Amino acid sequence: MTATIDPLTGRGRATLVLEDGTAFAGLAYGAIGETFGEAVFSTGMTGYQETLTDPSYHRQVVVMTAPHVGNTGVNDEDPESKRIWVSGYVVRDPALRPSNWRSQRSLEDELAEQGVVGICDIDTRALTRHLRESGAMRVGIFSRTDASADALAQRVREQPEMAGSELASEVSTDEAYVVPAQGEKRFTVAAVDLGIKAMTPHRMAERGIEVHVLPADCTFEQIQAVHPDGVFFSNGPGDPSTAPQVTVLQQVLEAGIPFFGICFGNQLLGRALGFGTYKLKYGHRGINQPVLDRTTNKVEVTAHNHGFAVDAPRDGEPVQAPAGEQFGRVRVSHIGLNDNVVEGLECLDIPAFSVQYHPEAAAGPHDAAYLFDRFVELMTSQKESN
Ligand SMILES: NC(=O)CC[C@H](N)C(=O)O
Repeated sequence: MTATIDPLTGRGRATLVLEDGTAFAGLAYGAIGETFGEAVFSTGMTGYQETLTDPSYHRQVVVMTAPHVGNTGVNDEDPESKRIWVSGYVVRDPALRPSNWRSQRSLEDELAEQGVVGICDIDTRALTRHLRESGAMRVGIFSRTDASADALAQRVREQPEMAGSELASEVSTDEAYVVPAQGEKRFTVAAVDLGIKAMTPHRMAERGIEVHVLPADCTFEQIQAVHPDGVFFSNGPGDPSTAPQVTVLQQVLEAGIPFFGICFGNQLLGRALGFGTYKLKYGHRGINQPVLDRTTNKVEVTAHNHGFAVDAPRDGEPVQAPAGEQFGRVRVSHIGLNDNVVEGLECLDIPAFSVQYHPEAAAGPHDAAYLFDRFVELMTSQKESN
């Protein structure tokens, strides 16, 4: 019988168990207790604060491939939302103390304070390789348990799967709010919050856009009431095939209002146009994913966080939108160069486009920030033609 406290670190023992029964022994990190979610890995070496507070990670347990996490502590400036959303956090080697001029407290204290159960001191590379081979799957982290791995795996298998989960309504704002334009106001945008990250309205505000952030269950009439020059659908957690917002988006497209979508918003544009979405084996999460923009033929390095993707013709040739003639032709405008996954859609006959990745990316890279300028151009030309 091993001691329940590790004598070197003073940490309690903890166990990570995957739904296929694979178990990793580690040490407690963050809050003590147990948690469940979908195990996914992120290859980002910086920006853990932005990752943790991204609402798209709701109900996911994030495994960090970067071996040393917490070095720069936590500050009040970088969060993408008001709280940590990951349901569990897996690191190899937590920093003993933060060291950064912007740090206000330690990452571990923040995790503990927000009740986020984590585990450290496990071989995160072995775990990541397992997820790459077997696919993302449900996981549990348990500190202070005497139960057998088999019994714990059984409890993991009783949890809901990510496929089929509607989660945007759980993370969206309850009340509408406005992010004012910086400098002179040029446009009004209605941004539907499916799990929006703070940096997204910020990137729009920098371009003179007044952003009206609306709850996920808003109606087309509520969008119209804002008198928007453009409509935006944000990133968000869950399976896009369960999202009820597709009908509202179709109304936006039929009204000819310029539309821009990011991540979940891209998947919903795909579905509104009549394409399917499917679950990737283990998804894309990190900040160095190469994407080809077919409009300019430039390759950009981009931030990703998605487990699902749009199923549309990948050769870049325009096709008629399967949902109906009123949506005109559409083409896959951006393609992932690691695995040929659809990373962007562009409508050719109505003013709408979207990307599967994160042009607002904080902590960077910023190669894709031009997409906010494309949204501005789309709204400008629509205004001029009216
Ligand atoms: N960041 C996001 O918007 C993610 C979208 C969706 N939940 C996915 O996993 O693919």
